[in-house]
Amino acid sequence: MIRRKPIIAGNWKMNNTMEEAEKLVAHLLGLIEKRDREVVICPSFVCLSRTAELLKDHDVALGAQNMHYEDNGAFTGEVSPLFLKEVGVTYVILGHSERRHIFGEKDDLINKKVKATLKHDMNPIVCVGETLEERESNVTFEIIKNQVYGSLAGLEKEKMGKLVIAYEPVWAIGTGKTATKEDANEVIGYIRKLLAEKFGKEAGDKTRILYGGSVKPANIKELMDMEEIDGALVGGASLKAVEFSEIANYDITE
Ligand SMILES: O=C[C@H](O)COP(=O)(O)O
Repeated sequence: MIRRKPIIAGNWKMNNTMEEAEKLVAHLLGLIEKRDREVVICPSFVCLSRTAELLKDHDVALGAQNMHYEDNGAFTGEVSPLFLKEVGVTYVILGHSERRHIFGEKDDLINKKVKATLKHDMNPIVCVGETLEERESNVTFEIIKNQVYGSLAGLEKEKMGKLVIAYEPVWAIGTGKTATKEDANEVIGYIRKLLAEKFGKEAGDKTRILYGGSVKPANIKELMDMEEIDGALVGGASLKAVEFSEIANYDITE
């Protein structure tokens, strides 16, 4: 079995004022125990700078929830990779289903953002996942293939080491419905196969692929015990220090 360093990432989405963020981070830092995995928190853009100060000297990485692909220019309301680098961001969530479905982001746009993230030496967390309608129509694998190949088109093999993928079935996000561990493992295994076909065996073997969708302290361990699953992208449960720390501190089965 190939061991990849697990990642537990918390996506706060559009939650937490500065004051709430400060309290949450302070509480969380006192609870995180394990050092054999990466823990990432992704606050709003507004809270990044303050969160970076609080995380200084702690083993928790800072992530952003989106990014523009240009360094600067007339892009009102957008955030440049340079701004993120400057405050210490090392992970950037891209193509989250809420960006795809609420804000209309398509794979070609996500692809530009992925390339910009890598150009600036940050780790993209590229999200893919099917809707309930797509799953029920038995087109999950086709959808995943299009999203993976579309959002990763033209990536240089040498940069694949920084890539992280998150498989998030849209129907499992914020609904309390988790994909079964077997289903999640199967789709993630399929993503690994796609990576190997396109970018070589090493990319398939080494890329960390996370599961996201109603991850909780009660289901993290069974998900992490699956061979293909390398971590979790956590939404709702990342807003509570105790819950998120219990997820981040899950026990690894040797
Ligand atoms: O980015 C996180 C995912 O959308 C999962 O959210 P959730 O844990 O609230 O289902």
